[in-house]
Amino acid sequence: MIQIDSVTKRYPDGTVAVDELSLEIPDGSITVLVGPSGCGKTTTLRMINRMVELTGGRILLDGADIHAQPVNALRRSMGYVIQNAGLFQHRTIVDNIATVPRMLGWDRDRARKRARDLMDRVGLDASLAKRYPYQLSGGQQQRVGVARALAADPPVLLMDEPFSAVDPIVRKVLQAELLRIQAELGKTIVFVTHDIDEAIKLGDMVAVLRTGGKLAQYAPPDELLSAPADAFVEDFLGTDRGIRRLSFFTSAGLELTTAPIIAVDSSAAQVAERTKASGAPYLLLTDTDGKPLGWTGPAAAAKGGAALSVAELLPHGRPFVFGKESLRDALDCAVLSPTGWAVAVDDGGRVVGVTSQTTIAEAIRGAHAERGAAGSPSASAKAAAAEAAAVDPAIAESKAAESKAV
Ligand SMILES: Nc1ncnc2c1ncn2[C@@H]1O[C@H](COP(=O)(O)OP(=O)(O)OP(=O)(O)O)[C@@H](O)[C@H]1O
Repeated sequence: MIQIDSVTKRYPDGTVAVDELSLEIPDGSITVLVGPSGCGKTTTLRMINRMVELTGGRILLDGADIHAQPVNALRRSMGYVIQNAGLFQHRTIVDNIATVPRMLGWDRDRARKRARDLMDRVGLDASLAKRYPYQLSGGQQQRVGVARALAADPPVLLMDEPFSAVDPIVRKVLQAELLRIQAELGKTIVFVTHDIDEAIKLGDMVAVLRTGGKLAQYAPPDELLSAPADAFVEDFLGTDRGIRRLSFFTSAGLELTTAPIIAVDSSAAQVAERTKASGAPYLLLTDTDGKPLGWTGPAAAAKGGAALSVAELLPHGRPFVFGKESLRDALDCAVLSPTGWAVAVDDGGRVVGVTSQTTIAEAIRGAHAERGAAGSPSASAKAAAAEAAAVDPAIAESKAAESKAV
């Protein structure tokens, strides 16, 4: 556990970047520091690995003051990932990742093998190993940054806006990858972002800071959305708070019906019988494998449902994976469906049932009640070099070589 205990940072010019901040960062989870620009997120993160020295309070790592060990040893126990990855431009990808193991005295082959294993783990194709950073996309470079930070298997990972410089689609992919890697590795991750959606998606715990480096709220995302501590947090969370909170409610308990579902090879009699028995406005047609094709729509309904024409089907929209995706996903599917009904599928994409907006609304009410009511619970090149240098002597060396080359 990392304990931040009444920590203050007053810079020499008098700026109080962090003011009496106390946080307990649990092991094996992702804690996100979020807040408006200048609220002290980066300063807080850098005080943990002593790139910035605190001026008041103390930080404990597993009960011991971070000043109790040499700063280099402390930093080796903490991977550090920054925006734009901060890679060594003159080193290949595999050697970028192998940097820290090499510094720890591993021989080249072992360090490179570790680097290649990590490339696989962060989703980088082995064919990229011999390339240089400039030959990679921004998203790939960020993956290298994560792999490099993981190379010496540190228990702690500090991540400062690691995905801010990539486009929204790549960013989503990288977020999902981080969650996947974290599920495998269980690191203690402290993640800085100014994006509240990213905080809610990634954080097991979220610390919202306000300008002046004061803690506004520290809570799991679900609680943050359901019970913001004050108007500042509420405002920072933005609109759609209620809808966004539904992401934390599973669809597993949602009532489904199979009555309106019919396979494409059904007889006219079966279709007529289903049309009568079903509570839905139309029938959902599936292929012979049980995958959705579309809703029969008004034309078929007018003919008593006896005519099944695939060409006339209404789109079924995006189905949701029953029990895996949330009530928010289910509601989204229903709202986007031309029939107002959402289609639930299993992992293989086969239909397991359909459900109406009304049923989803009932499930939402039930979920709220269960939880105790609805209301409860770029920096310049110089600065980048200085930052990199502070992390690790190898980075200092590489950056110095680069500036000479320039
Ligand atoms: N070396 C420094 N000297 C003086 N003031 C500083 C220094 N570094 C940061 N600050 C100030 O400390 C405050 C907090 O800065 P910090 O970079 O920690 O904020 P942040 O929340 O990470 O911001 P952003 O989201 O914009 O990166 C700001 O007012 C900033 O101007």
